[in-house]
Amino acid sequence: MTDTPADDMTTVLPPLSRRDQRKIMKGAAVFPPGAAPDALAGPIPQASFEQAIVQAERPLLAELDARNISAWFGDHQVLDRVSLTMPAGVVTSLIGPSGCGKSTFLRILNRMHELIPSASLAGEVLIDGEDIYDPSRRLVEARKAIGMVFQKPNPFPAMSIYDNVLAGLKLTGTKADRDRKDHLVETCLTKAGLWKEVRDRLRAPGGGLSGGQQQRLCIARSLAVKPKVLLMDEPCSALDPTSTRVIEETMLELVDDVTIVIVTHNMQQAQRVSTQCAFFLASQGQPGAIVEHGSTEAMFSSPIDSRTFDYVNGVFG
Ligand SMILES: Nc1ncnc2c1ncn2[C@@H]1O[C@H](COP(=O)(O)OP(=O)(O)OP(=O)(O)O)[C@@H](O)[C@H]1O
Repeated sequence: MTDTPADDMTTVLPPLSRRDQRKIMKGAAVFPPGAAPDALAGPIPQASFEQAIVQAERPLLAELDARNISAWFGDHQVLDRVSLTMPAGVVTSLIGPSGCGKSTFLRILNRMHELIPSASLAGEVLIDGEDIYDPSRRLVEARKAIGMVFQKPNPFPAMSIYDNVLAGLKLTGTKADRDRKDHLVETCLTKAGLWKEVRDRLRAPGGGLSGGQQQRLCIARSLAVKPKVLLMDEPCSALDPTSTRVIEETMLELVDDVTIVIVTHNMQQAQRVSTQCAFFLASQGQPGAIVEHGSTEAMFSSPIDSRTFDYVNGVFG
């Protein structure tokens, strides 16, 4: 049990001023890499490639607002009324010891939690004020607007680099001529920081890339579907320091285009990439909650809660 009264365990991160937010949003949508088409409920809307290109060029700013999120696996409650605003156009990092519910919270943000048979949840997730759990909203819309990159890179290994980038579009049934496909592949690989390394071997299989390159390929695949938000669950934990650095640089480039939420166990990484930070903790078998949140700089230099201080200084966890 945390020392904090239950009512205070829900936290709301005040939105950044517009001046503090990144201004340029150009686009992208995501399919969670690896999500099978049959994991998506309902028919997938058809969109013209022209629409996709226009949308990809259009600035987008999306704020994600989680309100009173509780989560269970069966009767085991793992999150208790977690609220967090993830402002548009910045990186928010989620930190905390293993098992405190960070990944569960992340999966709730794009409706992947409900794919687990025993899983249930309460609360709301608003993207630009609209609840992704509203029964009138389609699951596929949330998945397209809020993409995910996983801990382990998961490109389609036998599929070419070129086709990997376009895999999400194929799932949506979007048609395009060759020139436009070429343009999108180059745009997404460039945004993901991979273009220069693969432009001469786009027909080679995605599985032939290094781990770091595969992760950037997965990011490019996500971007091709034009997400407003990109969720990243320990995206560098399987990578060497050099690849990690490249992915971090990619994140900092991408945040001009897409709101990013990252789960990380790497405190240096949280400080390098994120503007906002939230510290999760599940004390003594209790469900996870946010102990403290705020600017990353303040969380690491002058945390308010002693448990945050201990965690960011490696005393536990
Ligand atoms: N599919 C599942 N079925 C049952 N319980 C689960 C499942 N996934 C997670 N849990 C439980 O939910 C709690 C939170 O797990 P979660 O993976 O969200 O924590 P985490 O903070 O992301 O941990 P880590 O940092 O180790 O990835 C844990 O007690 C975990 O055992």
